[in-house]
Amino acid sequence: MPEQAPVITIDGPSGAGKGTICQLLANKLGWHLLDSGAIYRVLALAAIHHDVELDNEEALSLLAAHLDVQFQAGEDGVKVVLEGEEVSKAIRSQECADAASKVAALPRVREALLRRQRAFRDHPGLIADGRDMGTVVFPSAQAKIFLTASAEERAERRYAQLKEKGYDVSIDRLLGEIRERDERDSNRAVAPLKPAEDALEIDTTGMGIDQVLDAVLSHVVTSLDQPR
Ligand SMILES: Nc1ncnc2c1ncn2[C@@H]1O[C@H](COP(=O)(O)OP(=O)(O)OP(=O)(O)O)[C@@H](O)[C@H]1O
Ligand SMILES: Nc1ccn([C@@H]2O[C@H](COP(=O)(O)O)[C@@H](O)[C@H]2O)c(=O)n1
Repeated sequence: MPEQAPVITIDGPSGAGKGTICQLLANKLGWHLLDSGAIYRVLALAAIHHDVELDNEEALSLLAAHLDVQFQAGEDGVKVVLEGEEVSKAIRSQECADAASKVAALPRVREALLRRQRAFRDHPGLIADGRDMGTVVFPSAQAKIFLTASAEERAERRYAQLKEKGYDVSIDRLLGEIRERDERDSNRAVAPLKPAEDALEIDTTGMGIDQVLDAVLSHVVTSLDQPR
């Protein structure tokens, strides 16, 4: 049987910089990328499209098991296609983020999405971005990182990102939404947002992207050198 491909997990709360660092790392190493949050967002969008209540665990777990979604890697990043329709932009809305964190709190939904996430593990390696990558989905990962930053700084990052895209947003509202999502993700009964025991925690408050990438790379290089 061929040896399993190595995995690097990067978990943490919203706006900590996981997506940014995972993409840079995947480009640098030439590894595959799993944006697990996108899967929860697509499921939430599918639920909205099909008028499924966001607390209907039975219907949502069925929808999750049969979710018709494709992630198509291209020149401009990853195109997300749900039931034949491109939803790359739609899943980034605040409504979807909020709905994703509600459906993600349901144990049977998480169970139904486990195999789909693990299927991303392929040679030469996988960078996995999420909340429970190091604790639940890939507990045997070669390197685990937990990125954080103060809620205020994460709100400022999100504010700058949305402003640049031309959205008129309020920083107080963004801070409120971040706190609410942190609270729900951290206190759910299954796979709560928390660092794996063997993860390196990096508080990125006040750190630039290059500085964070250097710290992550240094941990990755050391960890990949150590046999597990
Ligand atoms: N260290 C940093 N310093 C300044 N800005 C940053 C830093 N890291 C990320 N950013 C910016 O913050 C915004 C959010 O980053 P990113 O999308 O990577 O966060 P995330 O942790 O993946 O969030 P989510 O879980 O909600 O998808 C982006 O605009 C990104 O460019
Ligand atoms: N492994 C994961 C990834 C995400 N979630 C939930 O989805 C929401 C959206 O995630 P983003 O990373 O795209 O912002 C997030 O708030 C979580 O509730 C998860 O539970 N597990």
